[in-house]
Amino acid sequence: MADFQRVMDHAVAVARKAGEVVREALSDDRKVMTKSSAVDLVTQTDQKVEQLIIQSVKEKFPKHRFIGEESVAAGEACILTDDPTWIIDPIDGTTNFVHAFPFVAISIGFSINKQVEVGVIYSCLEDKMFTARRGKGAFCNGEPLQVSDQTDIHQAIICTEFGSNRDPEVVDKMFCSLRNILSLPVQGVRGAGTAAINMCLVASGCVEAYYEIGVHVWDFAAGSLMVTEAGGVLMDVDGGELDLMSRRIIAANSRTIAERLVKEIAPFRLPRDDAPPQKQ
Ligand SMILES: O=P(O)(O)O[C@H]1[C@H](O)[C@@H](O)[C@H](O)[C@@H](O)[C@@H]1O
Ligand SMILES: [Mg+2]
Ligand SMILES: [Mg+2]
Repeated sequence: MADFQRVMDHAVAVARKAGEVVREALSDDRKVMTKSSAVDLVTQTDQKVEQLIIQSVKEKFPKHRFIGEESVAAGEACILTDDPTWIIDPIDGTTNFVHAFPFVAISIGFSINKQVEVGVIYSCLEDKMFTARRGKGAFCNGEPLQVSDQTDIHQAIICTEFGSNRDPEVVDKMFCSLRNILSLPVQGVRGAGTAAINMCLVASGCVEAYYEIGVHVWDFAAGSLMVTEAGGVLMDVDGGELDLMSRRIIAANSRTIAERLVKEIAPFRLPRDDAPPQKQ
């Protein structure tokens, strides 16, 4: 049985160290590369930070497994087992990082038996350390977090992101959902440019919900626990149970708001995170 406090303490320490690397890299020129599309960006800092985190964890927890965004991009399988697993997004908000747009996070989730037990998200340009352990609450810089108590969708702010998929039919579906939700009306639609920070905004009570189709398990593993430990709920965009590998999520302050969004979101499916690699 892993010592979850020891895991949390290490995740906080390495996230803070990674945040220093990210802040320093902001003053250098950032060599930008692309992955699944011309707007799916990655930098050497993403790769350097992921290796820093993984190497540090291997020294302390040699038997643990990893799902890292950039390791998967380099060809490693994205398979979640019952084993103790660190689910790492070294820079969530890479496009923001490239543009020095001030919302950039290191997101570290830890799961056992396919259940997230520890979540750490360091918003490193705001110097906000978000932490959660299952059953023990969610915190920002040590202060407890609580979701909003607003259940009227017409008085809500909703967060979403448009991802990096620019296929016309996907863009049409995303805009259909956005139009439906905006026209309810809701008081606002926002996007920090990072799933992890959007979920911290839900946990902090600043917005009522975040939804996205196209997001990956490393984007939201830590944030999923932040939201539930702050009193929120998680759901698939079709109202079913959240599936960590499905690339679809609603994270909301309440079932009322979540279920209202289900009625407005035009659902579609993308290849799962654990789908076998597509033959080139
Ligand atoms: O910045 P990364 O880690 O790539 O994650 C973001 C992803 O690139 C975007 O496509 C999503 O819309 C965001 O929610 C992710 O945070
Ligand atoms: Mg990400
Ligand atoms: Mg990333």
